[in-house]
Amino acid sequence: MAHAAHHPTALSVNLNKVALVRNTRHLGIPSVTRAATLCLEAGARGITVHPRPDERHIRRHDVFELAELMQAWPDREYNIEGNPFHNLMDIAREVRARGLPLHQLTFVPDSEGQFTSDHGWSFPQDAERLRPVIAQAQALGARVSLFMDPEPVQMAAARAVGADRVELYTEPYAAAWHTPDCAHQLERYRAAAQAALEAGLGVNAGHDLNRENLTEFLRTVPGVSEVSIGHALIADALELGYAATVTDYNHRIAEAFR
Ligand SMILES: CC(=O)[C@@H](O)[C@H](O)COP(=O)(O)O
Ligand SMILES: NCC(=O)COP(=O)(O)O
Repeated sequence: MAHAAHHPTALSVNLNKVALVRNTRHLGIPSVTRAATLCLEAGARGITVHPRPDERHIRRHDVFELAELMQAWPDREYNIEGNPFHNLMDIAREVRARGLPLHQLTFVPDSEGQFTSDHGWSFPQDAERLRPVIAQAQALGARVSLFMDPEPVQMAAARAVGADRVELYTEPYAAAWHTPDCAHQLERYRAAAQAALEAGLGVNAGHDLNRENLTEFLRTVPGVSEVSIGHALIADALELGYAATVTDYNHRIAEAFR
């Protein structure tokens, strides 16, 4: 079996955009499961999908097919993202009812038709409705990560409702890359991650990370356990192929820790 790249931050490849292209014909190509296999063989530590209610890309059957595939990769992780008040928990319960692996659920407060994810949960407003569904997800055996804006003051509240991790929404950093605002944004994420770690949370990160902005982020922001990357990585794979792309992203991660 191919070995996962081992450095402090795991690379989880989000396959939404493979499914998006696949859905434009009734031919089943590009294959989502083949993309997962090639990424895992190249050293990706996990696979992420976001089965949105409108099934614009990842469809319900993709989730179960990937879960079946992940059985052959016991040292890798499967992360399913979504809004727990829409379709996510029903999908998670079905994955577990089939006895299939599910390592992490990432709760994202997206509306059903939202263009893309663009904000995190808010406390105290979301606390009471999140608490029970976090417990339900953990009872399924999944780690729960809350998609959050990089606000240090929100981290203790995320922990208080039972979350295991937060995923820092990184679009504002990505948008500031190579602008005068970049240092300020990096400091926001550094402080938010520090606050999360001090609250007893694990730290994930994602959204618009790419080959150029990844290393600096991981050099600056402490304790990032996982980055989930999809859009830019799949765009790169259209040029370089999955294996070379995953290898390159893992090199960029490793560079942050040299
Ligand atoms: C939560 C997040 O930032 C992404 O993982 C999300 O999956 C992106 O969704 P689209 O691929 O539909 O833009
Ligand atoms: N949680 C972020 C993710 O899975 C992928 O986001 P993006 O790289 O497609 O922006």
